[in-house]
Amino acid sequence: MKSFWKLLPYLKPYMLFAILAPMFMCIEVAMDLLSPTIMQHIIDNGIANDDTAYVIKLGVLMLVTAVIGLIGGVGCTIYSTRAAVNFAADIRKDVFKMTERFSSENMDNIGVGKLITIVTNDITAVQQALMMTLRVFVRGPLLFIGAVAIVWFTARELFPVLLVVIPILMILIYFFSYKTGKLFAKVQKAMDKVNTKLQETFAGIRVIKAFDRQNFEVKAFKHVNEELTKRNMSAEQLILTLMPVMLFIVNIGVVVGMWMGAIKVNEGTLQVGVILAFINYLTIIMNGLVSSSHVLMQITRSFTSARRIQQVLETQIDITDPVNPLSNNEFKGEVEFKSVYFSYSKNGEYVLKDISFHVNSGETIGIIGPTGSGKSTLIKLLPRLYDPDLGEVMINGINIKEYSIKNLRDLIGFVPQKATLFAGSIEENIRFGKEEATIEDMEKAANSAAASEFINKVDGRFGHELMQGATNLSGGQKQRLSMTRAFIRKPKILVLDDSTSAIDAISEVQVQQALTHDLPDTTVFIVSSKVSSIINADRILVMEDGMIVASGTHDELIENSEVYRSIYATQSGKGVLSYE
Ligand SMILES: Nc1ncnc2c1ncn2[C@@H]1O[C@H](COP(=O)(O)OP(=O)(O)OP(=O)(O)O)[C@@H](O)[C@H]1O
Repeated sequence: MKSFWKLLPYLKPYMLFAILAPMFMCIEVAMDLLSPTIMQHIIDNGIANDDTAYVIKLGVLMLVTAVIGLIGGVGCTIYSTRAAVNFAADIRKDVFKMTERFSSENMDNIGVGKLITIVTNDITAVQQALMMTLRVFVRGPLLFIGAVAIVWFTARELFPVLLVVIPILMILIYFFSYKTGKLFAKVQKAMDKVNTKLQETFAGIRVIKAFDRQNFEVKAFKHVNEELTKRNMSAEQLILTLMPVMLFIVNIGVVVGMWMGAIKVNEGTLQVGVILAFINYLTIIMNGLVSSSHVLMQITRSFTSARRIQQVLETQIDITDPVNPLSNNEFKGEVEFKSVYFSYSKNGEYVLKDISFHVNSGETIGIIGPTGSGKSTLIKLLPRLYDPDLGEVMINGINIKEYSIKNLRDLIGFVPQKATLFAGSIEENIRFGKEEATIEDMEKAANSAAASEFINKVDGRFGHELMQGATNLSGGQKQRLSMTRAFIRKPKILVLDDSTSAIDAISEVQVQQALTHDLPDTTVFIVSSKVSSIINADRILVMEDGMIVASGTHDELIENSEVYRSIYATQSGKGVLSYE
């Protein structure tokens, strides 16, 4: 509930709409409440006395009431929709903005599937709750209070019926609202699982096909979908059972009311029109309570959604700018790791242990080691995708936490293991690295990344459109473009995370030569599982089990490192080399 209140400031810009909507609704309610009384007068004073002129006069009045009620209803719909839809759009915008600020750890913690459910389902649930609150929450209680008051003043003889029926209806509503609130929390969780599965399947559709795992995936999806269906079914069934149960209670009330009324009519203390009006008001009371209960249920349901939205909006961003960031424009690429420890789960095993090394500006460092040894994790600490648990990462002798994140990341060209490109032209993708790049800059960077050849071949060259996920490029072309995007920044530090795995040996040499020639002052980190990619590095760090177990040039490592020797031997097809 607190989470829902916390979202209400988003309504502030649309306050006028939020005030006008219930005001229009009041007009509709007043007209609805007037109708049965007018009808009662038509029956008891007009029809009973054969007074046609009176009947026509009140008939016209009823018509006017209906038209005014209609205006009230339409006005309320227009303004409540405007308020709720804009309210939701602003929340969606902020949730999206927040996710853009998320650190990798924040993202890992919440999960993409849940985020998608939040942006789609949860925000819509909150929007619905607000819309219903503005429309029905006013209508329900007003109809209820108005009808009870009118029965008190005009049909007091039948009032005891209300004293029994209303508490029973209220208990029912409370019970159903409580139960559905719990069930809808389970629906949201099941929805997260469906979204996570969908997202994973769509992203990996090619792998699924290549391994002929469609049937397996269909079964896995069926499982999560069935769970969602089951949960939805229980929740919806419970909501829909409420109405017939309440109608049953009201009908008993109507029968008792008619029976009591008939006795009073026989005694001559009550007119027939009053009984008819009472039945109408009883239905109005029930409708008022049912609509209020629906809003209550929607609101209860939206509390879970609001909590999840708040979870995103209030996420503690764990990688933030320092209070007084250093403004250093004279960056060089000197890097030092000082006794760095890091673990993904904060109380789990360290993935990096006691990492210490120093790199001079302009040096090329190769990082090699068995799979899972922590190579990618190590270089992810440089642009602060993650922060170390212990120790320090320094650039130019200063802890990188003291630079503004923008300043720091502007320094670094990062080519990730998996080339991530966006739908749009090749040019737009390269400009991602440097907004103000000229065509000459792009041509030069593409040349260095051995991407010119394929760019010159495709339709429209730099204007060539990439599909979502760049599925119309080969793996090697994606990697070349991803490198072009990093090279164009002329970064002080360049990180290549296994980014030449899909590139042929000749092109790889071409890229390495271009790096030396075009970016002579840049410090380059090359993470690779291939010795050929790092063999010419000034220094190679050999990693095993999260630690640097050796470092040196290729020749030194062949001499001194058992691990490096065995990697080299496996790749040169000579088995385990012995240098003794
Ligand atoms: N986001 C993550 N959350 C939790 N654990 C992770 C995450 N990323 C990596 N790991 C774990 O950290 C360890 C080191 O992973 P890392 O990707 O750094 O290895 P690597 O040496 O680059 O491997 P590879 O050569 O296969 O790319 C592995 O055990 C891996 O399972």
